[in-house]
Amino acid sequence: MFINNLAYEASAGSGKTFMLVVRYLSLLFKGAEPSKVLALTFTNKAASEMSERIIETLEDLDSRTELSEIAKECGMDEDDILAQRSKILAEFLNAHTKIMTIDSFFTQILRKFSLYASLMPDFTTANAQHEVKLMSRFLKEVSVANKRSTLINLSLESSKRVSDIFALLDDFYLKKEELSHLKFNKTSTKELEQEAMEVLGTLQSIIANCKGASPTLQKAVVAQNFDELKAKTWVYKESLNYWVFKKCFIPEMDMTLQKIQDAVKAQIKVKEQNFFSALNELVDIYKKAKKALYIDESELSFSDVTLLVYEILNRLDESEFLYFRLDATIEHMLLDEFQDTSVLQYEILKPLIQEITSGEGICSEGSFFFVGDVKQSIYRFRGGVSALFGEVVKENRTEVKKLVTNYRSQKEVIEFVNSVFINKMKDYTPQLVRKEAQGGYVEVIVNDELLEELATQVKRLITLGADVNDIAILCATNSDGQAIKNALEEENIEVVTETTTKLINQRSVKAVLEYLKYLYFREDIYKHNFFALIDKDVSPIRYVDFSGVTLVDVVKKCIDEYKLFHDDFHLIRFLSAVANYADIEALLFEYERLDTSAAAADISGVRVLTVHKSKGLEYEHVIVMDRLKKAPAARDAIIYNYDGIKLQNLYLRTKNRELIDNDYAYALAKEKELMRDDSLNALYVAFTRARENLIIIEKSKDSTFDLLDLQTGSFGELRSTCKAKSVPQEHKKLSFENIYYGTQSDLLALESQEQEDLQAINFGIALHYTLEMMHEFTQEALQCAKNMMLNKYGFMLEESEIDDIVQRISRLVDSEEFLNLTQGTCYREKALRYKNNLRYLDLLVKKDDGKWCVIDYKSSLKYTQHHIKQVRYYIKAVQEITDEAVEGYICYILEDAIKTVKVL
Ligand SMILES: Nc1ncnc2c1ncn2[C@@H]1O[C@H](COP(=O)(O)OP(=O)(O)OP(=O)(O)O)[C@@H](O)[C@H]1O
Repeated sequence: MFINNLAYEASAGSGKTFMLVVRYLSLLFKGAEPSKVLALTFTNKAASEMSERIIETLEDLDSRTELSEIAKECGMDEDDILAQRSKILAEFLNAHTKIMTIDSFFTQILRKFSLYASLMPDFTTANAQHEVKLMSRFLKEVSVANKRSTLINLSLESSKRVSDIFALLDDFYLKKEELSHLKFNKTSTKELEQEAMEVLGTLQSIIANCKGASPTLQKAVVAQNFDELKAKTWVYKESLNYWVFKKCFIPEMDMTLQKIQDAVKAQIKVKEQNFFSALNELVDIYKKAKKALYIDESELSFSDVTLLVYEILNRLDESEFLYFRLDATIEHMLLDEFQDTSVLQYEILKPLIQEITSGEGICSEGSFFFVGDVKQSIYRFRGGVSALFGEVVKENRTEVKKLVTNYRSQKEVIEFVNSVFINKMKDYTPQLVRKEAQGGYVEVIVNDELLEELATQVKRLITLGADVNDIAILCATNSDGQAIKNALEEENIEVVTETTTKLINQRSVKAVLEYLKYLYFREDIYKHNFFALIDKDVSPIRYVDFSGVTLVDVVKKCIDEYKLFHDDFHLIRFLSAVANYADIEALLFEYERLDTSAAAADISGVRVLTVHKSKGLEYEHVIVMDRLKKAPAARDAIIYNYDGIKLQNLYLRTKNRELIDNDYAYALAKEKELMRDDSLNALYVAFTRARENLIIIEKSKDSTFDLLDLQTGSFGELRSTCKAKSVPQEHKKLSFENIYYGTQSDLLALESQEQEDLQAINFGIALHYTLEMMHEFTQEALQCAKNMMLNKYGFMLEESEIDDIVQRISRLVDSEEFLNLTQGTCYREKALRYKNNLRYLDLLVKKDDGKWCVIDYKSSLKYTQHHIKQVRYYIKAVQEITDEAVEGYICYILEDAIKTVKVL
């Protein structure tokens, strides 16, 4: 029976993702339109794997175990399902499906409402904002707002560097909504400090009246000021009836101790409030700096996107929000890895979920489905709160089902995992073993020569016949991964890391990207790169008018025309990835973040990855490595104390405070427990990736595995079930439809296709880059910019060319005419979007008289007519966008002169 509002909370390998695919397909077989089913995953990799799994399942449905599950879900006959298979597959392939990460979904919403956030819809996204730029912007804003002393005091009071304060500000910025119910008061600590010092006076006189007081004791009660008193160990004891105090002890001493403790506790509290209040004041400035930066650069981090979407959705009135929902036409929602969803992400999805589950409005037939495993929640640092799963179940009255059988691993692995975690994790339910999975092997090895042991184990597996591609090494950090890679490569073992497996790093995909860049940016360097990557001589490439064709068609045309597809599956993956980009800009500005992996069959080597990255994956043989270095002590300055999913309060971590402040002690203990849970969960994720063999390599001291109390030894028999080597399949040549490329109407399409030599192109790029890096047109700025240019392009330029660039620009900054033109606010390499084209203006000046001035740099007098056309196009574009007066100039920066030409 189909349950509209359903969740699976189940252990690793029990088939949650399997059920997600079954659910998705069941919806399609029940008549849902693929474009109305929103399936959200945590990573891009998971999203693309899900699409692939749906296609594969539909293709081989008659022999798949999913068939009976789908039939059950839909209440239909298997034959009826199979009869519809081709139709459903065709619909799926042709539909604008919505299988994506939560971040991409929010980015789409923000593009729709970007104007509410003063953003252009073509902003790009990145994992994080540029930290150095942000910091300098923030410091400037702090000065402007006259808050320098607040920042300095904050830094001094907490003995933290400004960069650490910066991290705290970012925390506050991200949790602003969750913190909004808390008030922080600024008060003075003076009275409390005085009070404590007075009580100390009482204690001192008691000691002075005690004949047996030793010199140590007399010294112990001396403090010049409150800070010295606060640093005394005895202040944090339960009673003074100990150590050197013992001899003089009278009950009155404990009364004074209690008073001192109360004052210290209260003083810490006041300081903490002052600290949070200052942080709160600065966070608004931090937010302002962030906003200015992302508006300027048109680049947002995913957390900015999430916050903005949250803010905008809260600001919109009901009708507008309804419009968004109608427009989005989401009737069914499926969520994977729900345990790692952050509270804020859930807050954004909540109205949609509620509409879907209410059975009213536009979604009377809607459904909601999510899967997760609280034991695998490892993203607390990103705002994940494991209690969210239960809360959402309660809030939406979701039916929760369990899956009890492990479909991934062999018996020895399952039983080992059960035995290790049953007494360590709350409510751990042992998993059941399938009848046909009675093998497997687990070994725990202790050896301080971790890398040597690792090489031995990898060789052991390979000798047994294991395919290198089926071996995964899971480690704690990226830098451990790098060390492991180096060590194995020294032993001539092929290694694949996250970087090598990225689709965009495959040669054929790189080639197509260069081709697209050439079509878009019209810089010859990309054409040269393209032909170099496909091993062909450079020849002219016909331009494409992107308004007349789809991006997928352009890529297909490229693959076809240059015969790039031999048996290269990377390109197939790339084609399906391309289909997810709205347009050429979205692809070119976002592709670096595409973390789709390359077609596995075409990449060979032992997989090395961090435990965090291994979530959701499975491998035949898994080796889990201890940390190569000692784990850093996790000491976040702020302790956030949650009750369920609600942030109750927060504490500033202060030494010894737990000894005199019960609330703080409780929060600290809770935090320690959560940190322990994080580590435990990460180990659980690591161990449960193995299908057949699991090897754990542990060090004898300070081991990550200490909290598991593992026993060395082995279980089962180490074998490698030799899989039949896959026979290379015959690939039919793909047939591409002919496509219409439109007319070359754009002025720029007339650009000469004459070939310039590569050196000249590099020279031009380096010259432009130096100019772009000059924050003002002076000789000093030129020296700075020259260094930046050398860092980036120095390796490909001759000495004489470097001198030439410097001389030319030096002459430029001495040119009266040029300096006159640049009086005003200068925008370098300003992006300009006009008639569906994106161009970069070398220099755009908002002159002091209010006029705009477009300046285009050229390093030679070749193609003069064409340059004029180009600048006319820019003038027209700026005029139409601003509705203000615009002038345009070409500035020829020649070897022996500067020539400025006004374009009419
Ligand atoms: N009902 C089933 N019948 C056959 N195979 C199954 C079934 N359920 C899952 N599997 C297989 O078992 C393996 C693990 O399943 P899946 O990846 O869905 O587990 P999961 O619960 O999502 O795991 P994790 O929590 O580790 O991500 C996969 O190879 C999957 O194809």
